[in-house]
Amino acid sequence: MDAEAVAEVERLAAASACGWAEGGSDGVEWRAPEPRHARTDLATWLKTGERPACEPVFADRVLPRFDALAVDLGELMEGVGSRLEVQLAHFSGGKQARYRRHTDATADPRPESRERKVTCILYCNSTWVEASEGCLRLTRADCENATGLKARPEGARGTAGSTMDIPPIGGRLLCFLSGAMVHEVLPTKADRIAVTAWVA
Ligand SMILES: O=C(O)CCC(=O)C(=O)O
Ligand SMILES: [Fe+2]
Repeated sequence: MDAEAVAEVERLAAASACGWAEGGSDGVEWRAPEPRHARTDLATWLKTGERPACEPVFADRVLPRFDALAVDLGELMEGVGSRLEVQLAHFSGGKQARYRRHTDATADPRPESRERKVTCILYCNSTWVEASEGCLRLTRADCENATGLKARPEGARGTAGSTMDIPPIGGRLLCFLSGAMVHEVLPTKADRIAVTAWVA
């Protein structure tokens, strides 16, 4: 995604979510997802024709690319690509928002399962620096337990339980298997914006 589009998403999301948190409403249906002890972000669905998905940056640039990505994933992976949910999330730096360890789906490797299969996250933080914090921490789960598939032999890429921190740099797209990857958003010192698509 080009820098201009990323900055526009960031600008719209920050203005709308901060306004909502202060009691205002611009027609965007923000929600504070539960449970709050586990996650402290604000989120809104990006649904075609509704606010804020009807803004040109989402309608013309971001959402068509996620649609195309879902089609590509469907061609690459059996049983993937029939359903797409897209969310805009805002983690407040002032409150050091976070999202504790979780997976996005119950592991079910069967192609016919209705579970979310792939998580695709587009980060929209154009001024992210190390001091902003709020990395996404990935934990390499025990693949055999998490997916029902046979685990790759240890050694090649670290061992089960080892972690990797991904900075939420503007324009970065991250994809992982929704049911297999344990992840958490570490407390953020700067406002942190992401568009997340779950492909089922
Ligand atoms: O924004 C991120 O880096 C991840 C958010 C997340 O884990 C989720 O919404 O399920
Ligand atoms: Fe997640």
